Amino acid sequence: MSDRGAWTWPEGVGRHVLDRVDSTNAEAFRLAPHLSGPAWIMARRQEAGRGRRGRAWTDPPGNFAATLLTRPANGPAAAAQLSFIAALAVHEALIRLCGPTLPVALKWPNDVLLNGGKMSGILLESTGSGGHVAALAIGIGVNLAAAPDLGQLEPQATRPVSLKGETGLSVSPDDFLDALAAAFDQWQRQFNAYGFSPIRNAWMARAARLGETLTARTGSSETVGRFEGIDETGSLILTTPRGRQVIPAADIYFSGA
Ligand SMILES: O=C(O)CCCC[C@@H]1SC[C@@H]2NC(=O)N[C@@H]21
Repeated sequence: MSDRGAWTWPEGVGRHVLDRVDSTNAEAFRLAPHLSGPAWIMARRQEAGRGRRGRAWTDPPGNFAATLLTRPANGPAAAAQLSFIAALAVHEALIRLCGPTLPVALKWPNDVLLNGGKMSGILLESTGSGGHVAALAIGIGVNLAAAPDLGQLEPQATRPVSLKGETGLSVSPDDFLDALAAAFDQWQRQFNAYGFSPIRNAWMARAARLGETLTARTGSSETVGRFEGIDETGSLILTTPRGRQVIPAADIYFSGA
């Protein structure tokens, strides 16, 4: 079913595994001054995980929590595109570990869904100023073992799921880190060589609900439209009664999810 253990750790990339931490993103920034190159920081227990838009991210034991600390050379736009690489890498690691029929899909901007429920979230945080990204933390949480309680979530949030709960399959965080680091490295090489175009194509090929109607919400403003895909910067494209809308940042909601 899987080729667990069949990949090698990417050359020149650090690997730090901690028993316990507040947030792997916070730890990545604490470590940053001491790191000479990119590094993955994984924690077996994360006690104050951070989610997008200031939300908390809760990690039941056995779930995956890790951050890739990197220093992208090409500024904030390219840094943001790394979040699509991260989502593709999570998708690929899951397929490699669990087999090609695993029903995983991507939800803009960078969630990974299993059976239509949210199994993984990604949070990018950076330091730097004036268009210069000094350090970028790509934080990745994957519900390998258990989904958080519904009570901890906003009412319209996509139903949280876990790999174990949906499929019965067990994958350890350590095995997942090895698969993820290798997959991320491969997608990043594609990006470095050919730019965002192959990343965009690969992301669209794995996107959930392409062509369906969705709602994009930013603060108090809502846009409802047909999901056409993402543009060359990673922005969401919707066709609405007012025409084509390009949305750089929002939370999206599927009807009936
Ligand atoms: O809201 C989301 O969907 C993003 C969740 C990101 C969670 C991960 S877990 C590892 C890393 N450390 C954090 O504190 N957050 C990210």
